[in-house]
Amino acid sequence: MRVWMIGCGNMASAMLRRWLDDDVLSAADVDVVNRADRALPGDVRQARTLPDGPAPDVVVLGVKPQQLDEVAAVHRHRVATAPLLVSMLAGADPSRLSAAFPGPVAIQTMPNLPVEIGRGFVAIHAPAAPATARETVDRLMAPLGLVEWFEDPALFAAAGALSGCGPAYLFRFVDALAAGGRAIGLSPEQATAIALATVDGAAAMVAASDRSPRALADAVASPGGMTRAGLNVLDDDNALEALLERTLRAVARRGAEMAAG
Ligand SMILES: NC(=O)C1=CN([C@@H]2O[C@H](COP(=O)(O)OP(=O)(O)OC[C@H]3O[C@@H](n4cnc5c(N)ncnc54)[C@H](OP(=O)(O)O)[C@@H]3O)[C@@H](O)[C@H]2O)C=CC1
Ligand SMILES: O=C(O)[C@@H]1CCC=N1
Repeated sequence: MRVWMIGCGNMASAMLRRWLDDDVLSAADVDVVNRADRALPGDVRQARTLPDGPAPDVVVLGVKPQQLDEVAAVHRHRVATAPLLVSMLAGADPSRLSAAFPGPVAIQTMPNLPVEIGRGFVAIHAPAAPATARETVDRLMAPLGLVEWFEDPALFAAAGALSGCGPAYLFRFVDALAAGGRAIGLSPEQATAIALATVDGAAAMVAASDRSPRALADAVASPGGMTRAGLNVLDDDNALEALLERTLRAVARRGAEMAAG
């Protein structure tokens, strides 16, 4: 499969790294257009313009949403003969993508950073995509982690809000847990290492368990013990749930604003 990538920053290079690691692509199959040279996985070719020659099987769009029109103005003619445009731009739905890049079948995706290690979640929305396009996209996305197609744009937006932004909240949770550890006397190094090991083990356990996260929390909390004293703080006024509900509502609101253009 040959791929052009327009914009290859944090998110697109995480995908690229996994594609190369999994051999779904080889470096020779990929051409990246970036504004300036940067360190890229597999030392793939990069330039300021798309290469000469026939269009590839897939064009991957990895610029910021606000750069869509500017990038389309420069590249739409070369991209027009490609069969597939796979975008990761938050808020850019297939009709907006097709207006910017007429020609290819437009696929809206919302990946997340853990795709880099094959443990991501990729939400996909492209209700009008024909079966052949879906097969190519599935082949490309399979090594990235869990992949789910959403026909309903509202569900796609909600899933993308949770999965696309979620890693940031988990990273911050690790930080906050470590800060709590420092507050009760651990060194910064100890606190970070222990917080990380605790989150890593707990996440792997809940993923492997047939018990719910809530039941597992109760299994940690011996009656009248230390954990319950802490849970009482997190549960006071439903504090943790309320905080994350507010967080995801803010994400969804911003997503809707971005989708409105
Ligand atoms: N980060 C994440 O976890 C997620 C991001 N996304 C989406 O991914 C997209 C990229 O986000 P992210 O990777 O975080 O951002 P980055 O800024 O890291 O990546 C954007 C890349 O596009 C390049 N670029 C900018 N303008 C042009 C241009 N005119 N021509 C070619 N390349 C250009 C940038 O170059 P330069 O560095 O020179 O500006 C940069 O390498 C966004 O649309 C975002 O919505 C989706 C899901 C998750
Ligand atoms: O913050 C953003 O807008 C992008 C989309 C999801 C994660 N990063």
